[in-house]
Amino acid sequence: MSAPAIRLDNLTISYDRHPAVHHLSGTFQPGSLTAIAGPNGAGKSTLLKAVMGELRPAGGRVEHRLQRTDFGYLPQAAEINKRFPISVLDTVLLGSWRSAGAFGRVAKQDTALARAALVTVGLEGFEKRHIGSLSAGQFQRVLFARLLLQDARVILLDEPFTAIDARTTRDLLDIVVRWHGDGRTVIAVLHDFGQVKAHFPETLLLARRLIGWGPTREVMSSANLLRARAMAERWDEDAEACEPAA
Ligand SMILES: Nc1ncnc2c1ncn2[C@@H]1O[C@H](COP(=O)(O)OP(=O)(O)OP(=O)(O)O)[C@@H](O)[C@H]1O
Repeated sequence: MSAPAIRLDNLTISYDRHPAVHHLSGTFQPGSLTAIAGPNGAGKSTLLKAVMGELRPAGGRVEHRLQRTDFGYLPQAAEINKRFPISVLDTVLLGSWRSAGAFGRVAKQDTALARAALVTVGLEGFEKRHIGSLSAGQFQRVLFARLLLQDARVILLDEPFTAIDARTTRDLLDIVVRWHGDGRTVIAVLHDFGQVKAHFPETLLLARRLIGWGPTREVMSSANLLRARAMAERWDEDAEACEPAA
């Protein structure tokens, strides 16, 4: 299971002509495990959405030889409606679109795989529970089970461990490390620098512009973190053009 490289070439992404990510270039190497770090509003979620093709660049390009279906995506918790009337098992089965039969029939094999994924994330016995009745950590485990079933070549995680307790974070980090070991490309937006330094070999530090991208120890230097903070303090939310580089 290896994924091809994903190359960003002078990428700019805007909302209503206001650039959120400016002139970003670099490469996610095949099978790399990368943290995206940076202050609030730095464009991290925006970048993930552009990488998988959900947002179109205002300038530059995202280059890869992947289909939309090669991407597995875990959105920020705030973007998910847990009130949707669906069971835990059916939520996990949403990851099995690839092998679902005609007219949405779910193969027996997929149900078995979904049950196995729930065991892997520590939720055996939760199959019939309504997702609205789950704690934040249990729900995050369900979403990881769905990604396990999806079996994607590139996995994009947006703040996967925010508001999640230490034990659940450890369990889910184990799954991330396993995905990396399989040769998948994994990219995760993270705010916890300790987690970044302990588990992510590569880091892309973003403050709308690229501050650094490469080995985590080099990128997460005090000088770079100060620079990211200083850039965040200068942001003009209403700017319609890219501000000059620092
Ligand atoms: N749908 C949208 N419409 C308009 N502006 C948006 C939209 N989504 C994000 N933005 C703006 O783009 C900028 C970058 O937002 P983004 O969510 O990518 O940042 P982030 O680095 O993920 O932040 P956080 O750490 O707070 O989650 C922010 O100024 C935000 O207000």
